Order: sequence, then C-alpha cells, then structure tokens
Amino acid sequence: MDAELFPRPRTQIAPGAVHLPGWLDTDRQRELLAACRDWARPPAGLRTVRTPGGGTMTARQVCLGWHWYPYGYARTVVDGDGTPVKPFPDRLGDLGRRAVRDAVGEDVAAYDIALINFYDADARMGMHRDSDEKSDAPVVSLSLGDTCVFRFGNTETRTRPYTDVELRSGDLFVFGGPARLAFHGVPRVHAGTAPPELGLTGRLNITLRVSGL
Ligand SMILES: O=C(O)CCC(=O)C(=O)O
Ligand SMILES: [Fe+2]
Repeated sequence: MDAELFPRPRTQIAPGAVHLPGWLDTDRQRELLAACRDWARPPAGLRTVRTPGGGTMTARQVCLGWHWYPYGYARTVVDGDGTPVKPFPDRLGDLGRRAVRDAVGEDVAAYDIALINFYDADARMGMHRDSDEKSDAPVVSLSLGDTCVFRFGNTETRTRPYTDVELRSGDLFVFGGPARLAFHGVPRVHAGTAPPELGLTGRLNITLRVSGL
C-alpha cells in the first residue's frame, strides 16, 4: 500500500478541487476504520436513508455533529431512531483542517459535520450537490477500503462535463472555492480491492463539512 508501483501524483481535477492520493497512512486508516465501527453502532448508528420520492440510498450512512437527512440538518435522528446525533470529535476537526491546508493551502473555520457512508459492492451515489450547509468552506472527503469511481462534475448540470477519478483507500479529495457546489457522485465501487491489511469488505467514505448553522 505504501509502496505503489506507479506513484499517483496530486492532481487538480477542477479549480478548487484537488485529489491527494495516499494521504492517510495505513495506521491512520486503521484508526479511522475502528472509529467508524464505533460510530456505526446504535443509538444514532448506521442507517438506510429514505428520499422524499420514496426511494432509498444504497450507501448506508451515519452522521456526527449534525444529522443530515434529505434535505436539511437536525440535532436528532429525525428520520431514524430519534436519538441525539453523536458528537463531532475534535480529532476529525484537526484532520479536516490539516487536509484543507495540504490540499488548497487555506485555513478553515471549524468543521462540525461528518457523514460516514458505507458502500457494499452494489452501492452507488447519484450525482448531487452538497448544498444544505450555510458555509462555503471546502468539503473534505476521505476514502477507506474498496476503490471507487468518483465522478466530479460541474456546478450547472448533473451531466457532462465531468471527470472520473479513482479514489482508493487512504485518498483525500477536497472541493471548495469555485468547485464547492459542483455535482458529484459515485457510479461504481470495485469490490474486493481494499488493501487486505485494513480488514474492510466494502468502502467507507468520511465527508467533513462546515455547517455554518
Ligand atoms: O462517497 C463519496 O466519495 C462521496 C460522498 C458524498 O458525496 C456525500 O456524502 O455527500
Ligand atoms: Fe456529496
């Protein structure tokens, strides 16, 4: 994992959107995975998100700090077990600030939301914007486990032009500035590609946001 045959360079995908491959070392990935397993436990644990149209999201989710539901934020799991959302841990705030400094060289106000998405082999996420926040601070995205195709588009439409980026375990992706409201999604997860030493079947994504609430 640490010694890739072809090292992947840091890449600007669009103005304000940067991919930093292998940003988390194996120990950091293991620590985060262990924490995600704790956060996924009830109460206020991993849940299936229902959309207003009657559908369900295939990636299951747990939130910290503020509870996201389609389409807003609450302090309790209003569309689930009704319990208070788990607190946002300081160490995720530190990680988020460090990520933004490394990616775009900015100092950002305190992160206070984490969304943890769990994808099994068949899970996907449709093209959407992260637009329920009242802050334009960059969104920080960390990937663990299976490799996925992350589709990063434009701010106008769900369709082309977009760029498909392979996100692997340990990768960081930050989008802010002119890319903060770009459409993005996960059309595909490559099952069985997680680094064996991590011990995760599937993919986890940790998204950090500033609520401005
Ligand atoms: O899983 C990912 O990489 C993206 C997650 C995402 O876009 C979101 O939670 O809003
Ligand atoms: Fe998103």
